[in-house]
Amino acid sequence: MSDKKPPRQVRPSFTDQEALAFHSQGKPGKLEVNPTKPMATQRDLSLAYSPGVAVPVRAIAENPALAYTYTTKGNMVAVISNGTAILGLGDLGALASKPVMEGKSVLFKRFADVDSIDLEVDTKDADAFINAVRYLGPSFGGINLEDIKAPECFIIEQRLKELMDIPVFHDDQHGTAIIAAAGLFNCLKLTDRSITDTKLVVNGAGAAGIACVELVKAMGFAPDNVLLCDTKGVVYQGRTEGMNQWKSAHAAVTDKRTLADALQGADVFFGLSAKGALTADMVRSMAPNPVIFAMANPDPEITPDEAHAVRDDAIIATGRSDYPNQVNNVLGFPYIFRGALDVHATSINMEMKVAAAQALAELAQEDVPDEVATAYQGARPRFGREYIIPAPFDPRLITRIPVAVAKAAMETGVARKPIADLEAYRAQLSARRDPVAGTLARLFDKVRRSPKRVVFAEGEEEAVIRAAASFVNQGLGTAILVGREDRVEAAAAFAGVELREGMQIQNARISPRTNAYAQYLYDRLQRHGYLMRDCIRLASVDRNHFAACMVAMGDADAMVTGLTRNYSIALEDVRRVINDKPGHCVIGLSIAIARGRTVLVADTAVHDMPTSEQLAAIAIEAASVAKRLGYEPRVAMLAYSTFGHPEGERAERVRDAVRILDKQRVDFEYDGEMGADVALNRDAMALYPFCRLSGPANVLVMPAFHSASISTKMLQELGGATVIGPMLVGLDKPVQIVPLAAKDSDLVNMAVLAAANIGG
Ligand SMILES: NC(=O)C1=CN([C@@H]2O[C@H](COP(=O)(O)OP(=O)(O)OC[C@H]3O[C@@H](n4cnc5c(N)ncnc54)[C@H](OP(=O)(O)O)[C@@H]3O)[C@@H](O)[C@H]2O)C=CC1
Ligand SMILES: CC(=O)C(=O)O
Ligand SMILES: [Mg+2]
Repeated sequence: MSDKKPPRQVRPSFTDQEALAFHSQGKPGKLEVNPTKPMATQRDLSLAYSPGVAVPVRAIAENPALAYTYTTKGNMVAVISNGTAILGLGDLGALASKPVMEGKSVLFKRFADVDSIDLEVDTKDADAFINAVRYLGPSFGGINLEDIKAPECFIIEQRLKELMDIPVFHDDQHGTAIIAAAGLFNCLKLTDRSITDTKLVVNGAGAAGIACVELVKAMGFAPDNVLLCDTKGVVYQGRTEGMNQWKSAHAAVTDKRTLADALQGADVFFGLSAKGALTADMVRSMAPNPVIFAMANPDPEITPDEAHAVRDDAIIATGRSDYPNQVNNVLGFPYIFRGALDVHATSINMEMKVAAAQALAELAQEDVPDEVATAYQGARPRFGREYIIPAPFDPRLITRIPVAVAKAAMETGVARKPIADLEAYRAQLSARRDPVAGTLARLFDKVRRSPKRVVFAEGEEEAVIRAAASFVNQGLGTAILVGREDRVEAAAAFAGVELREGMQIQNARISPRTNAYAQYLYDRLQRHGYLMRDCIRLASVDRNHFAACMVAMGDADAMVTGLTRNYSIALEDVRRVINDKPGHCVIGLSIAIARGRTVLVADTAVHDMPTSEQLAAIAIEAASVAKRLGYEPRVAMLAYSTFGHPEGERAERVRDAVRILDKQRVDFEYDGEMGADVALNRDAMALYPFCRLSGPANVLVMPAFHSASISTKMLQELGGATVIGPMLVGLDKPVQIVPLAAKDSDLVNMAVLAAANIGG
């Protein structure tokens, strides 16, 4: 134990303004509804709506199980709240809970491909709430209750479970309990404790606290070793103040009255209460190797830094993502519902919860594959004090938890559609995972672990200043803003951004490095028509040249530009200063994400009319970045024609590129030439059984710049795709160029791609 370490200051990784802008940008909120069937022709309409729709209507009326076949029911979960316990913020009402509920819906989709809609029910009356929800069963495959305070949440959940034939799951109770139990059992193992003598104190006798107590007791904790506390202190037998039947069920025979009393010599603390509820003195009084889960959100009962300052033998977890050991129900609800939905479960029972907790605990004990290694802070995580539970972006969660839950559902008779082949099910689950979100998160983590100096060439622009501030606030490194001090300061003031530590201004006109940069440029450009005075002008006046020189000469690690100058001009500026990587081909690669599917598109920036050799080189560069991003590349060499039809000069060039790849014996899947429909649509590809791609392509090599640029922009504008990039690949130093209309968040993403050197 030590009293010496001062608590580190926790820096928020974003400002309030950024959080508001995130939610208001583009379409307000975080969700939208998209049709999954074509609605283009009269025939489509008559099938989708009257009269065609009458056919499934009759079929479902005759056999209700067919609702899972003909409607969205089987993959649709409602996230329902009345806003009476929003995170740890308290009762702020149904409407104010909507951002959290939309967030939960988005997490369902992102992590487990479950479609979800949020419903905010504006009543605090349990009966009224039950009545509002009980009749919604036909619409959904499951009901996820969220942020409803105790004790009403117990009545509501119990009653809805009785009334409805689909899973009703109060996430704050069971989701939290499952994750906390998984983490706890791993901590017992790490600290060599036995389940029967470990003393647990749970602070917070609400939804989450009571459910945690119930689950750990069901899993083997001795009731006498569990003390529950709330705002009135210990819940003891005979207490009358602030009691209810759910607290009474766990009232202990004890003479301890306060949380401080309860924690004397306790092994484990679970905080499901409020910010700051655990003091340093209380932590000091706990048993050796104390386990502290401070799970209140958004601010924990005690920060890990504060707890470690008094006890360096403690294992600490919080509900937050910015510390190791995030014990948060996000690790559970998407996957638990995935498993329950896939067997058409009627409920989520105790066995399914225990199975989920065990699967989660076991996953943390396993060796982490390379693919996952970078998802964690620090070096490759190994089961231990700083890694008691997998991180939310762990791609193995989607294949493990649902299988465990579905299996338990089948074994306990609540599965209406049992799965015969669980291995095949596991394979299907992995296809639901899209690596991009995880990859971006991993890249952010990678940079956070090894922060970089990124030079933002257009430092006088408001969006750039906001991005630079966000980059620094997120602990990603130092942001160097190129610009005149007075202009940068004025733009920062206008943007409401404080130029804080970690943000530096470099004025090219007066920088002591400008002469060295001019000399560097002169050495490179003297035989390309540039005089020394031209180079002095480039270095002292042109922000792209100055910033690129900083990177070339080691004064910065990476560069971002592009907001004020066309892509091709910015690229020319940069290539005047920085070489291509030897043996590589400089290309632009865009990541297009649409309808949960991601494709990489190349070359979206550099080669106007690539030759066959260049197309082959583009394919090789794109495939190697795809691998770095976590994909097994399946490269389609696109054209207007498919395997020889129709004939034409451009298609012939693409065919030649495929022959070149054949000769080079590259180590990834590729084929072509083919149309985009054949590349992306399994049925269209099936017409060509000789096609060497094992599934729809995830890397599209376009025949020329125009088709690459036009198709990605159309995807973005008409298809609602999110397009990241073009990402510059193949330069000797990391530089990224954003499109002219980039927002601050695009700039931060590109700064991270540059800092992580993903294009190198
Ligand atoms: N990490 C995670 O995944 C999750 C974390 N949580 C967090 O747990 C907390 C509680 O949520 P939930 O159970 O849904 O809310 P509830 O409103 O149902 O329960 C809150 C409980 O906390 C108690 N409490 C509040 N302040 C204190 C305090 N200072 N000291 C002791 N007890 C206190 C209340 O006591 P009383 O009964 O006397 O009023 C009540 O028992 C929130 O901070 C929430 O963010 C919740 C779910 C998931
Ligand atoms: C994480 C969560 O659900 C909560 O804090 O309420
Ligand atoms: Mg919650």
